[in-house]
Parts: sequence; C-alpha cells; structure tokens
Amino acid sequence: MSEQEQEPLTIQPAQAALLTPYLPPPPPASSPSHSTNPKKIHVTLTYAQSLDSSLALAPGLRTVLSGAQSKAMTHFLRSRHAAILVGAGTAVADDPGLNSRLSSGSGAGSQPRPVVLDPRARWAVHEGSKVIRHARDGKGLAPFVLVDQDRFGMELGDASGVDEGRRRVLESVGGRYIPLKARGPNGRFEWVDVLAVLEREGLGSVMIEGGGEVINSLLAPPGNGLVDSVIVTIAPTWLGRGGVVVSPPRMRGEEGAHATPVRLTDVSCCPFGEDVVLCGRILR
Ligand SMILES: NC(=O)C1=CN([C@@H]2O[C@H](COP(=O)(O)OP(=O)(O)OC[C@H]3O[C@@H](n4cnc5c(N)ncnc54)[C@H](O)[C@@H]3O)[C@@H](O)[C@H]2O)C=CC1
Ligand SMILES: Nc1nc(O)c(N)c(N[C@@H]2O[C@H](COP(=O)(O)O)[C@@H](O)[C@H]2O)n1
Repeated sequence: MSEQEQEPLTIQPAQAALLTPYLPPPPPASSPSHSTNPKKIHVTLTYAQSLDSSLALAPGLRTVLSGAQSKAMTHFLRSRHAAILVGAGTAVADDPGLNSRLSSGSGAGSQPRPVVLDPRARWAVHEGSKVIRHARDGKGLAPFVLVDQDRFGMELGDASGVDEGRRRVLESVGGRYIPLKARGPNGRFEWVDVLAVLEREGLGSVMIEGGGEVINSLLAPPGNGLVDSVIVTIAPTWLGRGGVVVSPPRMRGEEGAHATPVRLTDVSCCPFGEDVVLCGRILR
C-alpha cells in the first residue's frame, strides 16, 4: 500500500494512554517562547527496528518497517514533541517529511520543528525536498540545520560559507543553518551542546528518530544520561546482514570487569497491529 493510501493516520485512545507516561508534559498554556524553566529539555529516543536490530536494509536505503498502526503511533509522537531530530545520513538517504500526518480525530495539532545534525552541510536541501514542501504548504515546520561553526564560520550568530542556494531555500520557509562548535571526536557535536541549542530556541522536547549513527552515539555514555524515554517499534521481520544496525559501543568496565550493558527499566509493551511497541527508561 502506498504512503498516500495509508494516510491520514489514526491512533486509538488506549494506545495513546500507553504512551502518555513516556511523553513530555504538555507545555503550560502561558509558556514564553524562550523558557526560563531550569528543567532540561525532554528527550525521547524513538525508532523502528527489525528482529535483528536493523533500521534499514543497507546504509542509505529507505526501508519500511512500521505497519499502519505503529506508523500512526510515530506520527502521534511527532505531534507531542516540539522538535524531531535526525542525522544528515537520514536526511540525505530518505528525503524525510518529518511532520505529523495524524488525522485530526486522533488529537493531531502541533507540528514538530525538524532538526538535522549536519556538521559538514552535506544535505542538499532544495525546493522539492519533502520537508520544504510541507513547510511551504503549512503542513509542517521549516528545518533547523546544525553545522560545524569552525567549518562554516560564525558571524553574528549566523552560519556563513554554506551553499547560498540551499540557505535561500531554507530561509524562504523560515528555516535556518545554526552554527555549533563540534567539540566531540571526529568533528561531531556533543549531545549536551545540541540540546542546549534546542533549549535556546525555546524547544522544550525533542524526539530523536535516527539513523544508526545518531542512535548508537546517543545510547552510549554520556549521551544516554540525557535520554528521558525510549520508544522502539519492533517489526516482525529479519532484515539480514549488511543493514544499519542499532548496537551501541560497550561501556568500558573497570580493569578485568565486564562492561555494563545499557538496559531499560520501567518497561511497557503493546502490540500495534503486527508490530510491538516497547517503551522504557534507561536504567541509571
Ligand atoms: N527505522 C527507523 O526508524 C529509521 C531508519 N533510518 C535509516 O537509517 C539510515 C541512516 O543512518 P546512518 O547512515 O547511520 O546516518 P544518520 O542519520 O545517523 O546520520 C549520520 C550523520 O549525522 C551526522 N551526525 C550524527 N551524529 C552527530 C553528532 N553527534 N554530531 C554531529 N553530527 C552528527 C553526521 O553528519 C553523520 O555522518 C537510513 O538508511 C535511514 O533510512 C533513519 C531513521 C529512523
Ligand atoms: N517509525 C518508522 N518506521 C519505519 O518503518 C521507518 N522507515 C521510519 N523511518 C523514519 O521516518 C522517516 C520518514 O519520515 P516521513 O514519513 O518521510 O515523514 C525516515 O527518514 C526515518 O527517520 N520510522
């Protein structure tokens, strides 16, 4: 069935109730756009995987795992977060829409702000990119693209040196390149810095959707200490070897001791059609 035929997407009240304890609290009605609340941004890590922990058949290959019900669940999550974040690999490979297409009867409403981690500005965003079309049509928000501040310069808080055509496309719908110091190894941002940018932009919650590199780095310390909840769709299929796999690096144990695995606690799970959705919090 095509994407168009499956939509609009709906979710049952009982399914929404299962997810509620893992969602960010709704923002207070009178919240200022730049919150002064000292509590950090709520971070939900969420993705769909196969039984052998794959996100996609191969790097760069958009692969449908979620069935209609769990896809609707993802769009419900999108409507309950202020931002949705993916890595440049996903933006380049998938041309994702990154909006919520939940039907109005299912409590749809707000759209999340798409955020792309793209230190080298390799995502060739253009007029036809889905996320731009959605923003232009009022079906989603324009993306913020986080780029390496040292590579693209910084003038008055604005990134310079990025491709002018791409910048014009982004800005024409209200999006922006945002420069950020890449303090991590291999020219990567530290997660704490990424979240600080989102908070500074007045975004109180983010769902981090993928892909493989983003998820694996967030599940490793210190990133995993910043995650409030994890919601994983498990599809009843094995994608086989060679896929994009979720398998974070092990935490190093003390000399001679085994590494401590990352584990979920406070776990709930529920069938969504033929998929299973597993929710939990990372055990500290
Ligand atoms: N099944 C699912 O739920 C999902 C599947 N996917 C799949 O995952 C695949 C893409 O995964 P990957 O190739 O691993 O790419 P990715 O989406 O994780 O992006 C990796 C890139 O993001 C940037 N990046 C990641 N972490 C960063 C950090 N801390 N600081 C700065 N930049 C950072 C870098 O440019 C890096 O090359 C695609 O095939 C896509 O279809 C993606 C999202 C969800
Ligand atoms: N929940 C979920 N199930 C799947 O089967 C998937 N392949 C994904 N992928 C993620 O969703 C993005 C596509 O979003 P749009 O439908 O275009 O808005 C894709 O880029 C991945 O982040 N997710």
